[in-house]
Amino acid sequence: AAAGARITDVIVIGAGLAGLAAARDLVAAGLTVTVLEARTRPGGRVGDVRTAGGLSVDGGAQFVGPTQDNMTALARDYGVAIQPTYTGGRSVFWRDGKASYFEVDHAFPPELNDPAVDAAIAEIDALSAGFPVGEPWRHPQAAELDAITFTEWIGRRSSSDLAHLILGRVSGSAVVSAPPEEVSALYMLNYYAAAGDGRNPGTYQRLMGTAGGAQESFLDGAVRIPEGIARELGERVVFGAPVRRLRQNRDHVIAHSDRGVHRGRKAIVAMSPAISGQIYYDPLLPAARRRLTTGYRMGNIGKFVAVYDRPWWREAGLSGQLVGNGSPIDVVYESYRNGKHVLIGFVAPKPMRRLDHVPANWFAAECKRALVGYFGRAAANMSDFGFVRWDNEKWSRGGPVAVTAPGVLAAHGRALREPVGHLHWAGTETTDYWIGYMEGAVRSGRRAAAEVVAELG
Ligand SMILES: Cc1cc2nc3c(=O)[nH]c(=O)nc-3n(C[C@H](O)[C@H](O)[C@H](O)COP(=O)(O)OP(=O)(O)OC[C@H]3O[C@@H](n4cnc5c(N)ncnc54)[C@H](O)[C@@H]3O)c2cc1C
Repeated sequence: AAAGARITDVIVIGAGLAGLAAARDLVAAGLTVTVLEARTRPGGRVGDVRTAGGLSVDGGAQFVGPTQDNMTALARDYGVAIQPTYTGGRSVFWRDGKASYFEVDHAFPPELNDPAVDAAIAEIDALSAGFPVGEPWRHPQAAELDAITFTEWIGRRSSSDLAHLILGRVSGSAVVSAPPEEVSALYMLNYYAAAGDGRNPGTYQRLMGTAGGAQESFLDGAVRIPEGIARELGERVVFGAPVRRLRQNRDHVIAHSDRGVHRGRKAIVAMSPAISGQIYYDPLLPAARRRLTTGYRMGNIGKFVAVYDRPWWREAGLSGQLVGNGSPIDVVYESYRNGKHVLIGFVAPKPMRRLDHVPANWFAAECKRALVGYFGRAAANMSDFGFVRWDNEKWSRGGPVAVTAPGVLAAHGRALREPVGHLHWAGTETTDYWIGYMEGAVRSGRRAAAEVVAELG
């Protein structure tokens, strides 16, 4: 092993919620831990950003909901208050430039009922009930479902534009921020099945009802939770320490970071599989793991935050929520932070790609125009705004989650959590329930910590 390397029982790589939850359990089990984090802050895909006017808002993850019990418990442990999302008023369903309206406990306007859509949703729920959650490769039809995209799966049930809009665009792209024609059907069906817990199978409604599981948010920002855990871990967390190289021999893992060399008996790599491939592994990881790593791609997500002094939408009988096929924003939620009301617009995956060629201020102006189109002229009176682009974040490269195209999960999925020597894997992509969510990140970290505790006995 490298001379002068600092030695702990376990090295955790990544101080997102997965890594922090793992470290917390490892410390509670009496093990010594070092957490190496590339960024200069904890939280990863959870983090505050500042608007042009200096307001702190959630730039990444924000909402929690039912069956996300690990997050609720952490909020309690770290004294982070949870506030309900406003559920009064009607939500906007935006289809081809026209608004229709629905109550927030529905997924879309009742007049749009299409028997094929209802049947497909019922099928998703029925599949979820018996799904090998988190191990989609074990599904009896894994090979068939992983040979087609989610768009093809929908197309076999209905050819209507509405079915593709509701099931593909809204429930696929709005949730994972990737176009449904680029995502495997097996991946998406596992994602729905994961929207629950061991007692409550995932349902379409729990994932989509208030679109994206959004029910409640953290009064002072979701990042207060990773900050609380990191503070408690104290000097065990080393910031500004991207791990460049992970070596292992019979007895140890040796992590070469920008803040020195660290040695452990085990390591937990706690990040998206898509990002874990940026590390150089010596010896080479098994072929299945490498194929899996390159098969996962981060979603394309951007958040436009419009700040208002008053929640004028509530006064107009609206919830402030929108879904549909608008552009560049295709999902909107409302929220409240530091005395200000905000509308949070998620930029659809395809317009996000256009950002590579369009100046940011043009794009912000387009986002503003979109909000005015959806909600009326009052939307133009924002006191402040901010725009967060995740695809250019060096240590995330997108969000909210990494997805797979056909041909990855059925063939190589088993490598997702399978330890390689002394290396264990965490990150929301590796969870059973709530893939793509903070809850899933915490669950995955706790599962990886339990694996390590069992091995180090
Ligand atoms: C815009 C947006 C909105 C979202 N909305 C929600 C929501 O409302 N509700 C919800 O529950 N979830 C939401 N999510 C998803 C949620 O943020 C993630 O599921 C969760 O935070 C993932 O946690 P993680 O620990 O698995 O990964 P990450 O948070 O990505 O943590 C990985 C960590 O590893 C670090 N790292 C990477 N490479 C290295 C390296 N080589 N060496 C050292 N460190 C490294 C990274 O800096 C990062 O801190 C959203 C995400 C985004 C981007």
